[in-house]
Amino acid sequence: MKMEKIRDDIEVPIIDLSNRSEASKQIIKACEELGFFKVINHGVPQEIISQIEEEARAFFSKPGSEKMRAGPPNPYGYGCKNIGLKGDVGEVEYLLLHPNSPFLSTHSDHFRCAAMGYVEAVKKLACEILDVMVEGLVGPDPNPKRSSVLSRLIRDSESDSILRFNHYPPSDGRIGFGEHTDPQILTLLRSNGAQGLQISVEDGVWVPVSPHPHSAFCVNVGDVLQVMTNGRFMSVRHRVAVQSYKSRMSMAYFAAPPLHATIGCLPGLATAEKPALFRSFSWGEYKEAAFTRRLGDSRLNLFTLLSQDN
Ligand SMILES: O=C(O)CCC(=O)C(=O)O
Ligand SMILES: [Fe+2]
Repeated sequence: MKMEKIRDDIEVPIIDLSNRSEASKQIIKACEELGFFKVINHGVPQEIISQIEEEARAFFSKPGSEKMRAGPPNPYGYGCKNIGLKGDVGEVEYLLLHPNSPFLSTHSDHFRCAAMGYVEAVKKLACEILDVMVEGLVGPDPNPKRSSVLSRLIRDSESDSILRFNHYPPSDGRIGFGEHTDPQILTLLRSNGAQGLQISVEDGVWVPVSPHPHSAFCVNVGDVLQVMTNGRFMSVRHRVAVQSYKSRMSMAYFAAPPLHATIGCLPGLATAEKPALFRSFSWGEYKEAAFTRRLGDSRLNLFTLLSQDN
């Protein structure tokens, strides 16, 4: 078995979004160094978060047979233990929903209402963070076409974003969700007070991400953002280790482009000194590569330009 080390001397930075220019610098630094950060003063009302958390908790506490009727998750619905189609398993049950209609026919009006309010708020937050990132990367730009180059992909009515609820019942030190990177642009994650999320700062070395402060969202860079920043931002491997005494519930909003969108380096980020690291591709092509492989497989290297290997 591979030796593992836990490092609890590294903290994921907590960034206050109410100070935009400071936040912009801190976000860039965090994305370059860790690929993860937390945001506070993010503008998503606590009421909206509490309502959907309550509905999700109620859903997961239903009898298994009832939840099974909301599955299988292809592409949307309830799943249990099996993650993806390639044989990955975890100590997790989950619900995958489309943000344009984040509910299933079996869900109550309360669930529908709460999920719609939540998606609207996190989508707005994701767009704001992406705009702040662009400002930090290439400077303020009065041309909205350029300053919203990332957020436009999310606002597009055909955006392929996903809302995912994860529930990890207590279990002794087992891995709830195996190590992986998120393929999309950006992930906004909320969790209850249970520990469990860990990020890999180097092979076999894991940094626990505390669920504090409770008001925060945890944000991480996805593979597509690594490509669009020409490797400046890192899409970092992470996993969930389940605790023995407390169940964990998380809600992840994966902000993604439309399937047909062309993904490539942002203008100005590939230079003579640092040429483009990856070839362009469509999100549909990348998604296919991600979902036809195992959870922990790397896929970005399939899109690396060969000249980089020389
Ligand atoms: O449940 C969590 O905290 C993280 C889950 C995760 O990494 C994912 O759904 O991609
Ligand atoms: Fe993830």
